[in-house]
Amino acid sequence: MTEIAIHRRGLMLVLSSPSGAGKTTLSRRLLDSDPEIEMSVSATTRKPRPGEVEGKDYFFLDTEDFGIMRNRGEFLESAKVFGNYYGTPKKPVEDALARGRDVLFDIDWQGTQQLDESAPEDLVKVFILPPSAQELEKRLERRAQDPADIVAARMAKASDEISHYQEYEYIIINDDVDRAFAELQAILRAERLRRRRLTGLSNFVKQLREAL
Ligand SMILES: Nc1ncnc2c1ncn2[C@@H]1O[C@H](COP(=O)(O)OP(=O)(O)OP(=O)(O)O)[C@@H](O)[C@H]1O
Ligand SMILES: Nc1nc2c(ncn2[C@@H]2O[C@H](COP(=O)(O)O)[C@@H](O)[C@H]2O)c(=O)[nH]1
Repeated sequence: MTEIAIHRRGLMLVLSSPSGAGKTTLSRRLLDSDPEIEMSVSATTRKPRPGEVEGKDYFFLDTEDFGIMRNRGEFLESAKVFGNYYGTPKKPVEDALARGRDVLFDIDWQGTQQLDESAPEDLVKVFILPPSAQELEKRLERRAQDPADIVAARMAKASDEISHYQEYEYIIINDDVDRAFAELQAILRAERLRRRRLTGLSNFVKQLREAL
């Protein structure tokens, strides 16, 4: 059998949503089921939640170290969210893309706008909506990892976050998590087949046509 020399450039899959809509849940499932994608682990000045692991969930930094990294240009994007700083370390993302891997981002709309300016061709933007306001609040409470005042502050910001949904190409309503996950997989599967991501395609088609 002849070898087909078509390869794919890695893509950057962004998930954004109001806090508690399900980005982390969907991200974990995707990472567990898909060996071609890896997570961009953000840096943050937020304190770790119970169970969160340094270097896996976040790189937990103090404000000074975060500022040093930002001033050195070590973030692809960064933003202040709910009173804390968050940023995407540049090098691991660039290394993963260079190895032809896809990278998954759990970031807010401000970070998505910044990535859209620097790498629009590689970006796939998905916004996750909760099925209702009541369900969003229940999820934030049930997660039981943040004190009541933080849950209230996140609920108060949810409407502002949602106002950015039109900046995203895909919308998933995370009512049933299995269905939402299947939709996310379908988006990724289709985006991987985009013509512009396929390197070696024109040579392959040329050879194919010459043989016809
Ligand atoms: N479809 C769903 N049905 C019921 N519960 C869900 C569903 N999806 C996620 N959850 C639960 O909702 C809570 C919040 O989900 P998750 O932590 O994934 O949200 P998030 O968008 O990552 O939030 P944040 O932006 O604050 O990090 C978790 O306890 C999770 O188990
Ligand atoms: N712009 C960025 N936003 C980020 C990044 N990492 C996480 N986030 C967003 O912050 C909020 C809160 O997250 P939480 O873990 O404290 O609940 C959420 O919307 C995340 O998507 C980042 O690197 N840049």
